[in-house]
Amino acid sequence: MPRRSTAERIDDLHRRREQALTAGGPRGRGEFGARERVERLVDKGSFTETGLFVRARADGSGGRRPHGDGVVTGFGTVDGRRVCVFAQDSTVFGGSMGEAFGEKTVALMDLALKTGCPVVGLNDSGGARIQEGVASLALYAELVRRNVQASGVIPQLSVVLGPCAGGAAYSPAITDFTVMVDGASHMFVTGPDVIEAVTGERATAEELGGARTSNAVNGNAHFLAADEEDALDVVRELLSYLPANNLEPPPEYAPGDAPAGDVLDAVVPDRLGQAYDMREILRAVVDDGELLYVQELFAPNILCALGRVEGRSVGVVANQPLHAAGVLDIDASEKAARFVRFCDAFGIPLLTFADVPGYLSGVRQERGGIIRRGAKLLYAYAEATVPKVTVVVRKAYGGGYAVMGSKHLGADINLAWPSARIAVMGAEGAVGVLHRRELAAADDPVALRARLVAAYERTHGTPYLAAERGYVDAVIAPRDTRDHIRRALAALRGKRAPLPQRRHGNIPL
Ligand SMILES: CCC(=O)SCCNC(=O)CCNC(=O)[C@H](O)C(C)(C)COP(=O)(O)OP(=O)(O)OC[C@H]1O[C@@H](n2cnc3c(N)ncnc32)[C@H](O)[C@@H]1OP(=O)(O)O
Repeated sequence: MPRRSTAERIDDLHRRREQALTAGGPRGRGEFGARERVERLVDKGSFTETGLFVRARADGSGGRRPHGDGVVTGFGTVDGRRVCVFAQDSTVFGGSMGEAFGEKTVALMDLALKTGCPVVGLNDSGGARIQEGVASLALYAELVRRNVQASGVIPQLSVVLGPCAGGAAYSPAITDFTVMVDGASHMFVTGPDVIEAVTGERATAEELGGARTSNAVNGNAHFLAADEEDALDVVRELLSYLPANNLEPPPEYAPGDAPAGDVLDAVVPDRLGQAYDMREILRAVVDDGELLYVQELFAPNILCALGRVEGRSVGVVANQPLHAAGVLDIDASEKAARFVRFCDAFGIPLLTFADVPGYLSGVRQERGGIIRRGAKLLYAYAEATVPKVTVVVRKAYGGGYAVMGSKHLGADINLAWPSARIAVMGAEGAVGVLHRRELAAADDPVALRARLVAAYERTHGTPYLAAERGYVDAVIAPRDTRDHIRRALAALRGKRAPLPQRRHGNIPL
């Protein structure tokens, strides 16, 4: 047989590439195919695919060996910054993970780790590829091992664009943030049919692990997108706040506009029990009033958001008095703890705004493990070494004071508004405990209670006892908050906080 010329070989390459690019079926499950999703995410023309000719072993998937094996992998840029991307292709074995598929994904993770760039996973998968048995299971474990090695080293973002079933759900669970599309994405370990067979319970896929369930009920997801385009927008926005890796600083932008601060003087109502929207305060502190809220629908009694002050990323944690008076319950503690740890891992300074009546009391919370699970937030703040600036806005009672970025957990600059009340508990509760006998014996217990409450408020219902001890560095006018934060962050830019050497801590899980 005559040897082929170079030109023939190049023609052959083009033919093979063409075949490989159309290896799957004609149509995916979602709005766009896997390659189109990638192209829509990255800067135009920047994507370089890896492993296009990879195929399953001959004895793998029942003789069907499409090129690419059902996952598109490669690298490109988003807003000019490098990213590694994989996109599962639902037209090939339902996006399920076979051995070659897994090896490609793992190789991409290795590349991202070696080069220190974020990984974005576009998930749309039926889980372990049944025909490939244990090889598929092995690759799930390999992938999760890479996710863990990469955790805190490079940002890992997951987008769920269709089903994410069985083993496929574990990798997103370990990544930093998960975005899901309303009405289109599902995440569960076992689907409705298996659950009904095993436990007799009936639930739709949407109820089990739809985008709303995952965002609002179980907290598995962090962002709810309206459609696929919106989901990719969230990823781009998220990346704009994050460094490429833990050794680089977050990107810096031109300082945004300073919102008008004078509105802050009137945000906190005179009546202690009256709610207000903490988001008004946050908007007046960050550049251009812009924040990207994380897990907005989950545990709304605490707010976690990314924003910027003078062009530099900050992570904001704040009690939200609009929901359950901003109390710390199990969900709020876990939500904020994970966010604090994320910010700390990637060198993003933390701003904390406290208006907290304490940890939530109640049988359900105690039996649900609020001691162990609430302690995660204590642990997260105490271990965080990034610059930490705290503003006590109103209540900072009991354990709530200690945990919400107090000086004693290592905050660097602590500020308080004149409306702050830093105490073991609120006046009503304290008077009831301290003066029970006097109140029981009083001719006019209502009048006595009012006098005792007023006296407690005068001494304990202020920020000044804490300020006397230096637990609060300054009591400030609300309108000056952004200015104080700006100065504090500038002063803390060179912060060094070495930790003792150890293998790792043992956060209560
Ligand atoms: C680590 C342990 C695990 O991961 S155990 C979990 C194993 N996976 C599962 O139980 C999920 C099985 N698949 C499903 O429930 C459905 O296919 C889901 C994912 C919900 C998608 O449904 P739908 O969009 O209607 O697609 P479909 O069922 O028509 O499937 C399209 C083609 O993909 C295939 N497929 C699907 N899942 C797998 C899988 N895990 N392994 C191998 N192939 C899979 C289907 O057979 C179907 O193939 P074909 O087009 O008929 O040739």
